[in-house]
Amino acid sequence: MQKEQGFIDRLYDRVDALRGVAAQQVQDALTPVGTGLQARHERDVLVAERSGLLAALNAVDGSLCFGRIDLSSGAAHHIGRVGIREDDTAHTPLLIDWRAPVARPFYLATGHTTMGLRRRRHITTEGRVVTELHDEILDVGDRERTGFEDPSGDAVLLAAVNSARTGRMGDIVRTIQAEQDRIIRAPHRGVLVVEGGPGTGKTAVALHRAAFLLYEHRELLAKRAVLIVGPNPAFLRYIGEVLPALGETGVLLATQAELFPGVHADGTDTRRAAAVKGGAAMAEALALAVRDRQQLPEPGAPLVIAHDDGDLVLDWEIAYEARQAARDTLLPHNLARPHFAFRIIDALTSQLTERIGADPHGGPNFLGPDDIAQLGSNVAVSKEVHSAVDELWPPLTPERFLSDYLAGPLYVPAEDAEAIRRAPGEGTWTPADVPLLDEVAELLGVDDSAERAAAEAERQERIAYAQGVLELSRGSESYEFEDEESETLAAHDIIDAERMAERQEEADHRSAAERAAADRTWAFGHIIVDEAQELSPMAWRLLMRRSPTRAMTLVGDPAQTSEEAGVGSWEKILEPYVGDRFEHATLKVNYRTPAEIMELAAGVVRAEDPSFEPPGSVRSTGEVPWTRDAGEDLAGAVALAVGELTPEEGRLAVIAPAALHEEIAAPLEGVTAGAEPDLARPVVLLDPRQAKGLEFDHVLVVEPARFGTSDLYVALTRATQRLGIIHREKLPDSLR
Ligand SMILES: Nc1ncnc2c1ncn2[C@@H]1O[C@H](COP(=O)(O)OP(=O)(O)OP(=O)(O)O)[C@@H](O)[C@H]1O
Repeated sequence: MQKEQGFIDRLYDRVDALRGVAAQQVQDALTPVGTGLQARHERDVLVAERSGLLAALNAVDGSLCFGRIDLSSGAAHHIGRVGIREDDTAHTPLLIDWRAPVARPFYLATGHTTMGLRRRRHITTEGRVVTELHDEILDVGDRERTGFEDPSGDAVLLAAVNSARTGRMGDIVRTIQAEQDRIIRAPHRGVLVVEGGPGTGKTAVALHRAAFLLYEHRELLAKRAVLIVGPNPAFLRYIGEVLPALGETGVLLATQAELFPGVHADGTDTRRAAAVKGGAAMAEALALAVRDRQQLPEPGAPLVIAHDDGDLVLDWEIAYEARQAARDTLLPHNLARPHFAFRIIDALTSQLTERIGADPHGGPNFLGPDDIAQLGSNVAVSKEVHSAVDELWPPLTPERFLSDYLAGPLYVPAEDAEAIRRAPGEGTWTPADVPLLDEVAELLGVDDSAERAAAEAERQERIAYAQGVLELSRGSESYEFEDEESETLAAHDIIDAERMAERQEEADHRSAAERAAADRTWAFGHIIVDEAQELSPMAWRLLMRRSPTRAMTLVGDPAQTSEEAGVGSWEKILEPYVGDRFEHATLKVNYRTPAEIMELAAGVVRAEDPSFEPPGSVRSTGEVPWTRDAGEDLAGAVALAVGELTPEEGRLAVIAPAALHEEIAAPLEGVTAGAEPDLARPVVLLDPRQAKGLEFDHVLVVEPARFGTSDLYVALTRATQRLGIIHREKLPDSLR
């Protein structure tokens, strides 16, 4: 123990020194010296790097080193959350990053396959003090004993799974299991599906995989960012501290609702509406609706456009041909629009040319090319012509289009249309609208030619200004430096007008994750989807657009799919995007739910699917789940049970249908509930959907008869210790 303490002391001395150096470097770099573009860029990179290092060192301070491996060769390595090197010329490793290949035997070696290890040691620290050591002897021939042997080899794991919950997910870096390690370190390219029952560590594995990928492909992923998609904001907050604790911050965590920049989708749909909006048929319906906005005048009822050179007649034929030509470009609506406008202007100009220059005797047209060009430009700048074009082929924004669409013809079967119809201006955007907005944005495209032209004009203006400044400095040169042999460089010696103009532009200091969050068309370096079974076909279309390289990790459990959600099998989800080219891994051990609770929960699914096989629990607690009839006073019975169950340390969740929340919450003091409950509070009231992905020491499930099968399965599998069930209505058969 003393020896390990000596090592830990030495480690922290080094960390403190590194911290000091990094802080000084940031300080120095922020003091302006050079002003050149290059110098500024280098400074920004240095500040970002050192600040990142500082943040990482601060974040991992708690339990920086947690393991040690002793090799049969005599070498030994300490393993920790980040890598630290000695201050010597060889930069000798002092602490090995858990993600480095050298650290891998710490997670994988067994007595059977020792991977060259003699001993694996788990080091437990509190702050900077070593409190416990647990050794596993892997080489049976090794006679050396330390006095810290843990014959079962799982004391540290069991302590972790039994520890009181805090309302925030912790990392599992000390106790990653072999089946999890293989998933965490799987290659970055391609689609990897990770399936597993409740509590098998899917979320934990997904987050550690993000940390691993950021380590392994630092350069690529720092540029392209990693996106982690989770089911709801409470879940994202629950997992939000895991990556920072592993020293990684360059990740964007988002729910589906947040994936259309500029739109705040906090409305709610009925389950039926969400299901319709998520259905694959919406892609076709929206495409039809967009085409429907490309109109023609009625045959025989042309648009007559007042014009200085004589009225213009925009009839069905002209519009039809123009529309055909524009559609033939296969460009999105807004980008095809200039083609439509061009054809219309061309046809109307020909109409004028015919009318004005026609030779009544049938000879060639009197007008020369210059006259025709003049007529053409008059038509092209005519406001009236442009409003006619707008009427037939309007410029559209996704938001405007979708709100019109939801009010108008929906191109889906009547019953579905009724479920999603919404009067214009009524309601707010919902999470299920987000993939629709994204789909529409693709169909419409952004005609940013005007903005690009404006940006270019601004750039030219800056160049002209810079040119002026340089001229002035040249002019003054002869005066100022006339008689002097000066070493001083004039501005124009080192810089030309264009570079000087660039320097005036503000550099973009945002991280890749921040830029990605603001850019609908961002292509992420890797996308991780948690609770992936929940995503609708339309949401998959959105995500696949954000991942052109298809580097994705999809994590989910089909048995936990909400009734109205999901696509079915992974094959069906992925077929349109990658065919059958995806890897599939399964996690089989449940680290959360004790065997007693799991048995009860599995019975609920088995009632529907007798072949259902739940994951095996890593432990049993002897605590059998109980059920209690509340009689008339449901709220009173819940309050009583909450009093009995609330742990001294740790958290309790009451999981009840939303319709009962008001009644239940009334007598509960200090309970947290609502759309975004504070999970760090001792007692949390949730509906089953909110409970998805979360866990608590104890759980009280209320009125289970009102839950669907999968919601009930989710609710029953949230506890790490004890489960109680309270009911006023009849219990479902599967729980009796
Ligand atoms: N190797 C491990 N060591 C210690 N704890 C672990 C390990 N793997 C998983 N756990 C713990 O088990 C619990 C469940 O993990 P997690 O939430 O990742 O499971 P899940 O498969 O996503 O569950 P669900 O599908 O029910 O949401 C967490 O508390 C996690 O920290």
